[in-house]
Amino acid sequence: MRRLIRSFGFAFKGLQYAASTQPNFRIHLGATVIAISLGIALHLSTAEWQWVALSIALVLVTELINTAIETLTDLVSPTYNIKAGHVKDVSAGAVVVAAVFALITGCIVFIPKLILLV
Ligand SMILES: Nc1ncnc2c1ncn2[C@@H]1O[C@H](COP(=O)(O)OP(=O)(O)OP(=O)(O)O)[C@@H](O)[C@H]1O
Repeated sequence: MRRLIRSFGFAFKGLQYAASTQPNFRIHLGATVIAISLGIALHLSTAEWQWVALSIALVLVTELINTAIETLTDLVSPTYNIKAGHVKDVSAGAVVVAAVFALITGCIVFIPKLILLV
């Protein structure tokens, strides 16, 4: 049990590191708060919440993995190396794919409900 709590502590340190060093991660956290608030206000169904939750998790997870990959790349290749550049670019590409998925999901779930309001 103590080991489990210690592991959660390390994971929380990782989240804190990402939040304090990565402006993009903070933007995604802000978007998460907005999406959840909007979801509550618009009374999303269970299925709609599942899509929104999946989108949020996908974006935050890819952003965290991207941060880890960037940090590791800087560690193993502090000087210019074309492959280090590719590693960072591909990793950033994963975040873009997740963000586009989240944007499309957000449009599908929220726009019809917002239109009904006006
Ligand atoms: N060591 C390196 N060798 C070659 N190209 C690099 C290297 N480090 C960075 N690059 C190139 O510069 C780009 C930006 O790198 P950087 O480390 O600033 O990442 P970033 O996406 O700006 O990170 P952050 O999300 O922290 O702002 C990379 O995507 C890559 O194309």
